[in-house]
Amino acid sequence: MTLTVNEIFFSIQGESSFAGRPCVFIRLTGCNLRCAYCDTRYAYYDGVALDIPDILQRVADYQCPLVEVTGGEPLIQAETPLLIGELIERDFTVLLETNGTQDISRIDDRCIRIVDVKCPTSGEADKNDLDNFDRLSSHDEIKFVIGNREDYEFARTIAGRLSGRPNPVHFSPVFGRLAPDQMAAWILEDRLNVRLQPQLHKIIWNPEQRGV
Ligand SMILES: C[S@@+](CC[C@H](N)C(=O)[O-])C[C@H]1O[C@@H](n2cnc3c(N)ncnc32)[C@H](O)[C@@H]1O
Ligand SMILES: Nc1nc2[nH]cc(C(=O)O)c2c(=O)[nH]1
Ligand code: SF4
Ligand SMILES: [Mg+2]
Repeated sequence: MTLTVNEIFFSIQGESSFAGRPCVFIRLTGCNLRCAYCDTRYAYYDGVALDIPDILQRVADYQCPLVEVTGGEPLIQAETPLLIGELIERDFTVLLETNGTQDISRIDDRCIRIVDVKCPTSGEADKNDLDNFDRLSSHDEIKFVIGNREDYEFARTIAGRLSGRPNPVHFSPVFGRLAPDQMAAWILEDRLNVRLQPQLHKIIWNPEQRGV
């Protein structure tokens, strides 16, 4: 009953509607995708086996009520639903960052599930499980990571179909590839009711730094 863990760290949440809040991150090892822009390739293979009580103790040591389970792709490990359930039982607010290819209904719906819908420049857009849209609770979040105009139009089309559900939909520029002011201009021109969400931690710290 172990999970393979790449890193556990305490930082400022840089993404989602929780951006800006202190948060403990549990980064699980392994991913089923290879997004062209991925900033976390070091999590594809490296990790150590930890059992759930050990992970819970490490998280508790930070004395922070907000926890995010990420990766890699957290939902490819069998024990992840159990870990999230145990965190929720201990009254943590739990965020899950997932790549949109896995069925999110296996996860306790008290967890805030942040579903990334892969766009064309990721090279993985054909892997999206769009049935996840029917599995969302009102507190779950959808994000699009956008690398160019084609990605923007792809995201605009899908976000339009969601017609405001769930609130909010995030549009995040691929760091270093699409300038935030360019995406801002497109959003304003189209009067899109979405949230422009640059990765906050890459503004606070060196964007190459790990563990933040
Ligand atoms: C490293 S992934 C881990 C969780 C999961 N595998 C996923 O893709 O959602 C966390 C988030 O970082 C985003 N991301 C990765 N590389 C990025 C980059 N270069 N610029 C902006 N966002 C990036 C991903 O799209 C995802 O939303
Ligand atoms: N500060 C910070 N916030 C984050 N939010 C989501 C992250 C991720 O890699 O999933 C992340 C991350 O790597 N760092
Ligand atoms: S799904 Fe997430 S972790 Fe996997 S390659 Fe894409 S961005 Fe990286
Ligand atoms: Mg990250």
